[in-house]
Amino acid sequence: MIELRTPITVSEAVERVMAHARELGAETVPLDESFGRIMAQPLKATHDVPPFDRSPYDGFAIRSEDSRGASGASRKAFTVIGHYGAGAVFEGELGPMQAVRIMTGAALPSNADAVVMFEQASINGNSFMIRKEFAPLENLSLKGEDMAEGEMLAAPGSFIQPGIVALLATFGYTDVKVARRPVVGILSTGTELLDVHEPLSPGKIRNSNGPMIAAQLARMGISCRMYKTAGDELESCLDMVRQAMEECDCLITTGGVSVGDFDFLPAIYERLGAKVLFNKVSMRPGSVTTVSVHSGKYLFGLSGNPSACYIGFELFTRPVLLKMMGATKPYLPRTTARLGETLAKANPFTRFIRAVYDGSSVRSAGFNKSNAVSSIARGNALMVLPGGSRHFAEGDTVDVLLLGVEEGTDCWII
Ligand SMILES: Nc1nc2c(c(=O)[nH]1)N[C@H]1C(S)=C(S)[C@@H](COP(=O)(O)OP(=O)(O)OC[C@H]3O[C@@H](n4cnc5c(N)ncnc54)[C@H](O)[C@@H]3O)O[C@H]1N2
Ligand code: MOO
Ligand SMILES: [Mg+2]
Repeated sequence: MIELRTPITVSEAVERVMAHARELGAETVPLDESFGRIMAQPLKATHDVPPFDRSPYDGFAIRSEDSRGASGASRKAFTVIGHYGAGAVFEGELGPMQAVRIMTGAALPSNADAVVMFEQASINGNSFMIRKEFAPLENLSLKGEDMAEGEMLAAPGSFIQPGIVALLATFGYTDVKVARRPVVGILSTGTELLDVHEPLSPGKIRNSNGPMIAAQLARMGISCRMYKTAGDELESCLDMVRQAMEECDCLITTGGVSVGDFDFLPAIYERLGAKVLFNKVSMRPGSVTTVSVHSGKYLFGLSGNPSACYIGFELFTRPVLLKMMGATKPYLPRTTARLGETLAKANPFTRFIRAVYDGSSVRSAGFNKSNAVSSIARGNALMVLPGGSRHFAEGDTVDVLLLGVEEGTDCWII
């Protein structure tokens, strides 16, 4: 008898799957390997930045009081008593109508409080004239103006993007405590599957899901253990799943999760004694996405259909892996856009359409069935059309989930 499955909403599925994610702990990596990781320690400013008052321009450091009364008609002349660039310091003090010739980034003399840019000075040998007054602190880069000592800059769970790398370097971190990455296995199932190097033969297709998921993981900075493609045979598949579960924190399988005679994943979950969190979601594609947990590890049973597989990963696997790494923003970022075409076909399930988003409008990325590969390649976003009988007209406002961005958002709001 064909099993009847009860669908749950996408939000309910996201909630259920996220509820089981446990953090994996931390490890220390050298700064130059920290990009793309997730912070496992807070980052505070251990000193002011900049650490000293400095010149933001190439010019002359002066005491602003000496500029008082300067105008086009009444120019003020200064004598240059020092000359240095960034990295050097001036030990003395400026006397009345004295200046130092100073370059961008150089520390100011202790009693200088304004900088005259070269363009603002009429230079003549060792002296120069100005034709305007300079206010105290004019043209200065002040100690602590960027970051003040003690300021919290990044909380644990932040994605380490290039700017965070710059902060870590600023404060002298040669090593960084980051979240451990999960060990993720990929097992593609299907007797019809050929490896990439094999020639096509009748009834067979090449395995595109395995390499696709490896790439989806790679764009999150996670590598994978790729298992040998499994045929649709219960005992050998079960053996492979058992072995992979020993070796990985999480196993992603593709295919064999529906109700077909050779769809063996449901039987595998039963034989393992895994707890099935859901096996039907009211979404298209990806309605058969099944997630189960066993011995504290996840089994993501993604659909064999490529678009369903891709979306199941982005909606469920991705946030779980990020939560396992302590990320505070594990969900795909969402925006709204103007629908650039009319999509008449109604569907009772929420649709996630591979789409091209250009910053203001969104259109489907072409052939958009569950078995499509091409629209995954053409799209940069997922258009979300809520289930129901209505059709969507050009100009309507629709939700869009952005793909491939560095850091997501902290709440699921579809
Ligand atoms: N009677 C029903 N039939 C189906 C239902 C249903 O509810 N009742 N659900 C349909 C939906 S929706 C989907 S999605 C698919 C899901 O199928 P499976 O997850 O069991 O996947 P397979 O049967 O193994 O394969 C489906 C399809 O995908 C191709 N495939 C599989 N693996 C790969 C791979 N690694 N690379 C590329 N393509 C792959 C496979 O050849 C099939 O064409 O079930 C519907 N049926
Ligand atoms: O699981 Mo299917 O992808 O809804 O077409
Ligand atoms: Mg099937």
